Amino acid sequence: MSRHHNPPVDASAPTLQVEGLNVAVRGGPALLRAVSLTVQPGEVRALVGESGAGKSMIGKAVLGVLPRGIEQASGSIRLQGASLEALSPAARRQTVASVASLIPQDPLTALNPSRRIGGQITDRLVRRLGWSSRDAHARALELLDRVYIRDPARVMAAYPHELSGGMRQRVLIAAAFAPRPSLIVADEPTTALDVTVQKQILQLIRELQAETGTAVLFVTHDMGVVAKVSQTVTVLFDGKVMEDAPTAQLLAQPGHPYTRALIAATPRYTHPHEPLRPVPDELVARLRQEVARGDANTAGATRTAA
Ligand SMILES: Nc1ncnc2c1ncn2[C@@H]1O[C@H](COP(=O)(O)OP(=O)(O)OP(=O)(O)O)[C@@H](O)[C@H]1O
Repeated sequence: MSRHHNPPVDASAPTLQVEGLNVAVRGGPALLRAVSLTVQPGEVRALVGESGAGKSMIGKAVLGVLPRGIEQASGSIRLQGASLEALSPAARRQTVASVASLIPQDPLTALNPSRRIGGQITDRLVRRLGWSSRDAHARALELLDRVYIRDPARVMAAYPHELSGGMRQRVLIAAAFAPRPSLIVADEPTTALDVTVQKQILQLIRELQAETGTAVLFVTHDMGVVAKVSQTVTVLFDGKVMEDAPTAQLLAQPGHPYTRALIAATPRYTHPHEPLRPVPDELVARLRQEVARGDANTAGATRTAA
């Protein structure tokens, strides 16, 4: 199926390159502040931080699905070297669709309850990426089998409510990998699942990633997940990058007090009875002030330059 390869791209370029990304509520507060990060081909980069840090917002900006009223104020997003801001909305959608896939947080809301599973996997392949129905159907069956769904043909004909939460997430993983994307944005893909199922789903994503060499931006609040899945990690607080390092180095020698606090707040399965220390309120308050001051400085610098 060589004709289904992605469009011509700069092979030497990073899969994803975000530079100085500012995202804000229109006429309102900043949600992302000068965020920069890179995902190289085949790299799994974790994006970690507490609730509200803006992790999902980065994924949404990359995929071009920012919520209404929220906009990219400045900065650039490049997918395989193509600058998304330079493209028309239609060309941008097409580029994103052919390069990147999403594994969403909540497998229930991500699937249309009134449509059969098969069509929900093949639609994007056929309508957006120009596959024949036959190839798309075969690919969907192949992927459902690959994510350990026992009777793929039956599941293709089923409706979402006929499947368990874990099965639905397997379906969405199959759908994400089906077009052979170069990048997958996995947005807390295990958070909505039972603990026992979480492990299997994490393992499945790791297997498919290793097998296909797909680059992944893995959004999580859990340092334990960071340790398991990623080679590199970006730590986000209040819309700003606090630290960016190889995962092993970050876990062994966290450079930023916030990273240390996040690690201390994470249960270690090797030390199940260890008391956990939540991220201290004083640290959060101090960092919020610093981040806000940074904004003021940046605004000042822009004014001076202008
Ligand atoms: N539709 C919206 N309108 C305005 N603000 C929003 C909207 N959606 C999210 N936000 C705000 O944007 C910020 C970042 O949200 P985001 O969902 O990216 O955080 P997150 O780090 O992914 O957290 P979580 O783990 O809870 O999903 C938060 O302060 C949130 O309140």
